[in-house]
Amino acid sequence: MATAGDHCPSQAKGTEAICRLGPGGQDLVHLDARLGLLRGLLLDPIFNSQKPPLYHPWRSKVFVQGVEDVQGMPDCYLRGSMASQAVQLRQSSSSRPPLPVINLGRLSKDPATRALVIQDIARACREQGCFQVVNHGVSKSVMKGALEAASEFFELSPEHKELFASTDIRRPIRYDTSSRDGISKARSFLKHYANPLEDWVQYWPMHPPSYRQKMGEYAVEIQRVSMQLMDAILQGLGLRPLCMQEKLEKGVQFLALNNYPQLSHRGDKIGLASHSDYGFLTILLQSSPGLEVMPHGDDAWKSVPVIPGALHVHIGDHLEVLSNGQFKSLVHRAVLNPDEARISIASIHGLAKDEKVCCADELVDEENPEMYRESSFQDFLDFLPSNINNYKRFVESLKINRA
Ligand SMILES: O=C(O)CCC(=O)C(=O)O
Ligand SMILES: [Fe+2]
Repeated sequence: MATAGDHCPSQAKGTEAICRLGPGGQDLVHLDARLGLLRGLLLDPIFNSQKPPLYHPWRSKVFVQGVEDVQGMPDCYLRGSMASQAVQLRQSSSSRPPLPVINLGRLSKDPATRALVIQDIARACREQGCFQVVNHGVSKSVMKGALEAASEFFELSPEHKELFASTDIRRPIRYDTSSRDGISKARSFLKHYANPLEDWVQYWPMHPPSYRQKMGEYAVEIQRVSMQLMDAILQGLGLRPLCMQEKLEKGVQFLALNNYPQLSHRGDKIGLASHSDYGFLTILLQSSPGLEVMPHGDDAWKSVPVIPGALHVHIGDHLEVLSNGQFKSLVHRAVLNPDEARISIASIHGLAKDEKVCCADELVDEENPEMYRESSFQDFLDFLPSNINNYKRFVESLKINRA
């Protein structure tokens, strides 16, 4: 709805745009600067684009003063380049906010900035169960290398891939094409451990020849990001910083490389059905759109956009347990892309195999009794066979029934 000015942005889907003058006659643009909103704002009015709004980070930057990275700003004031008007974008009451994008580089700034980022992460975890991170320090070439290595592996002849074929979930590396897990509909996958790299890399494919190097670089970088995120998340929960650092350093990193065919006219659109992941966190890289999430309190699937250079992060079952239900694990799925075959790399992070995860003592009291039984990754592996004909989320099996 326009209240002032005559160059209001066309409305991004599900958002309401309000134009008004900034204080003191200054042209201010107040943005609830989440990505979806930037799309609607920065291109249409400024570039007078006739095309549907697209996201161009470099273009956004041109019009933002004093803001290094627009994507990561949860809420900011920007100087507008449009004459005598300012724009405020607000969510319409009918739609949920877009998925948050967090600038992780700001974690290593001054303590006040760090505290704000921790707050943003905690809010994203509590309200949506997921967010994307930018400025995380993993280079685009490392991310591209990992996707290439995965894609070259899946392009190998069946003999090469079948060297790793197994239905035994205890194997350190496993390739499979058909659904035995209750959720795979149309995917082939390669799954293997990655942390510490020196223990696991010997099991990884020798073909393509660059696989170990490219995937190894990616895995190490993602493990580093997971440590940073867990540190922030634990602080966001009010737990002692670094309280689990050693356990997390020795923790499981499980890489799932997923390969989905292009959506065909006759086929089903689901590649991987609705589920949640077992660990604390999943960090996911996708070659093209296809990941869909069901943010908390929502009953509709939301597509996770591919933002160049960003990584998607979501909460797993064991973080729901650790937080005693303050952060809920995210239900998600993968749909087939109508334009191309798709690759995703999910890196799942948790504690070592036999290490038990329970509700943090600090988060349990009379008003908030313990809601989950303790369990380990090993317990999750033991639980999996029961899923073959009837998928059930691990976290559901851990809930303490107080009725
Ligand atoms: O392919 C995707 O985007 C989702 C993959 C996933 O959820 C998983 O591997 O657990
Ligand atoms: Fe998943």
